[in-house]
Amino acid sequence: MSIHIEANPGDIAESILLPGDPLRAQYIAENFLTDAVCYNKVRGMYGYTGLYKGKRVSVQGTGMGMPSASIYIHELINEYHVKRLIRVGTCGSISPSLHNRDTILAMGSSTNSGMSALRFGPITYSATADFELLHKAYTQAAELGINVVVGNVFADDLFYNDRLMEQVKLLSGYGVLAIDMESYELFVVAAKLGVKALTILTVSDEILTGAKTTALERQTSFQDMIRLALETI
Ligand SMILES: O=P(O)(O)O[C@H]1O[C@H](CO)[C@@H](O)[C@H]1O
Ligand SMILES: O=c1cc[nH]c(=O)[nH]1
Repeated sequence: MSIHIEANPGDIAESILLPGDPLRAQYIAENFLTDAVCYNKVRGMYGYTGLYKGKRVSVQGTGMGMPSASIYIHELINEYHVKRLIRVGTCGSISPSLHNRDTILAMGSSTNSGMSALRFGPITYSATADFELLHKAYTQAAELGINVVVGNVFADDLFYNDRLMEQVKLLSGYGVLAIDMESYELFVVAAKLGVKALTILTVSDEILTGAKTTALERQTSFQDMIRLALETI
């Protein structure tokens, strides 16, 4: 048992999917895994372990934003010895060619988070995905007939950001595809603790046009991303 996860040693698989939304964790367990057992309900941040095509996989909600995600990622790796982590999240696209429900493989992530300065001081650390997981996801996507776009994303500390459009203009000019709120911290902690991590995102809203998906769609309808993450891990 760790501070925020009530699982016993061995309850959590070495491979794990990480949605921000704990109800997406429940949805994945109920709809994609067999023999799924809930190992965590602390703070309503559901975690499950089950089988996908006969292999043990877990799925754990991480909450919204990097301070919350960081806690779960640290405890999963340090206390439960998780080795492969794939975030399955939603994002706002900032590239005009990316539309709602498109799938992104985050090759790298940038951030405006104060957490970066806390760790690295004046250094700008480039947070990247594990190449093996990225390569596997890319080839699996082709096999599954899922279109993916690979590139840099941006992890924002502020969902309601006064400087959003200014930031979008700047970042899209440098090829950044989309904004989420956890990808950077996942890559940093995985690098620090020597494990493999990838972020797969589905576009839930187009920041440039204002087009949005509904909360129910966000919770349940991102089948391509989930299937791709499970086949990869
Ligand atoms: O859908 P999830 O995985 O929560 O991801 C995105 O959605 C939340 C904001 O609505 C943030 O956590 C952001 O990163
Ligand atoms: O972090 C996020 C997630 C979805 N949409 C956004 O605009 N930001």
